[in-house]
Amino acid sequence: MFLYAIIERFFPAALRDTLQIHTQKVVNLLYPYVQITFPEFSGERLKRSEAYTAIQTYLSENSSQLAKRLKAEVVKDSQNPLVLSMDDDEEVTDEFQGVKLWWAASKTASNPHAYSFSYYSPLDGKRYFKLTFHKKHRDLITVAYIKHVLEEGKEIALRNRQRKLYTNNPSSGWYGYKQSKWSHIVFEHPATFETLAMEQRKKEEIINDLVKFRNGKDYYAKIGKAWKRGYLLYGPPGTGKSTMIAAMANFMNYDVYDLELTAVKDNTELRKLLIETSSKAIIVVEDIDCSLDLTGQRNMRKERSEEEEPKDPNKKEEEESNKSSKVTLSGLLNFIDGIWSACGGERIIIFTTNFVDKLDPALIRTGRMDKHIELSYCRFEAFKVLAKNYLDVDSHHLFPRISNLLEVTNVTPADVAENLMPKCVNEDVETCLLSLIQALESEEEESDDAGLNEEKDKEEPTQQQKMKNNGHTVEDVKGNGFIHLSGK
Ligand SMILES: Nc1ncnc2c1ncn2[C@@H]1O[C@H](COP(=O)(O)OP(=O)(O)OP(=O)(O)O)[C@@H](O)[C@H]1O
Ligand SMILES: [Mg+2]
Repeated sequence: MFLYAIIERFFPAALRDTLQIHTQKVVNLLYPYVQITFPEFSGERLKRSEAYTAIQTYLSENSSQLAKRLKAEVVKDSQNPLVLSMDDDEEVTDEFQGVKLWWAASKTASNPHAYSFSYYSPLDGKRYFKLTFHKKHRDLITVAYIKHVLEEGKEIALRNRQRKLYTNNPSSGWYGYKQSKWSHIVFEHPATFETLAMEQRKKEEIINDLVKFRNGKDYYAKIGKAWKRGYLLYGPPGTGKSTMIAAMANFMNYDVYDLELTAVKDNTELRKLLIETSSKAIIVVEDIDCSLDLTGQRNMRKERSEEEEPKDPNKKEEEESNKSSKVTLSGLLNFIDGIWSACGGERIIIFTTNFVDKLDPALIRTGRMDKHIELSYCRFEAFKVLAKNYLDVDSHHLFPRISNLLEVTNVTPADVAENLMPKCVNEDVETCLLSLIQALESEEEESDDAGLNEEKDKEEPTQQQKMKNNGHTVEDVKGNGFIHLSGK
């Protein structure tokens, strides 16, 4: 560079260009290194270069340990908003497949007189990263290493990002000032697979399935399938379907798109919404059976109820607004396998329902909903997880009694959890467990009564026969389960 300065200063303009070319040739001969620069802004629109950002992220993982002078930047939407990267004129080394290379952060000299459209100060020179390596490794670096850095940088940014929970806006708001199809808030659900109450074996099966999916990029490419997986979660209310979705999102480090189908006007809108989802996302349709008239049975039921019941004006309004959604079963199926496949990147789709039998088999067949997961009533193994979560106990002398009761009652994990929550500040473990036992016992009694009632119903013709015979009425006394015969 010193040579160029001398040429600039002492030689006439006519000679300068020729001299500079020859000097460069000599330098190239003596200097066996190749340099590549990555400017921060590229193109006419002064857009921040994706490569620069990825390199910065990649280097911030290593350079924050190696560089002596660091620069702190507040990065939006990151889990850790303060990111440390190497300061201007700092240099760090990196190694790739045994080859050593150097990264330097630099800044061109600023030109205070230049007029700039950039909202960055014109006094601030243009930043760039400079990569230096020996020319004999040119192929390795330009092909494999740079690709590795860019991919790794993006991966780190995704890992460190603040995850979001998106909900779809009604299409009437799409064309307004904001034009956004999805609204989002920060996703901060604390559920994890450790805190999820369910059989350990089942839990491990789901975790393994997720891990296989996450690592399956090449596999999916090889078999020619879109990198997506569908889960159907079904079970009674309060058994942990929504909790499991949160646990899955936390485990996979994915964003969640909560798709409210009743707010989607038609199949075209559904497609537009989908296209705007990002990679590494879970798309959730909760209570799929209630979202739309997607099943034959549902249509039939509705028609029947229309014939039978006089319309409540409020209900009518609600139904009318539901009717305004024209998303069809085939639209939804296309959404799952057609358009969906066109979107690159890993995506999981989850449907939840309380009534799996009501769903159209086409919607949940393997390939669309690859894995069907039943979430069921709380048994002892699941209870132990809740006891650990809520009371921090692994064992207790009341556990065997609870285990027996859980075998004969159908209570949801949500009910168990509610009973395990201390009702006042000083409530101890024993009191909480006793309150659960009490709740389970009354549930057991109720189900016994219900069982008895059912049997009574079956026997009813004989009782009625008896009644006819001797002129008595039959009365079921709820609570003790006795059948009274009382005179008229
Ligand atoms: N399996 C579970 N493990 C841990 N907590 C659970 C579990 N099931 C339910 N809970 C607790 O009960 C509450 C309700 O559970 P959740 O919302 O996940 O049920 P759901 O199956 O989605 O119900 P719904 O069908 O009504 O949507 C949760 O906030 C959680 O605290
Ligand atoms: Mg739910």
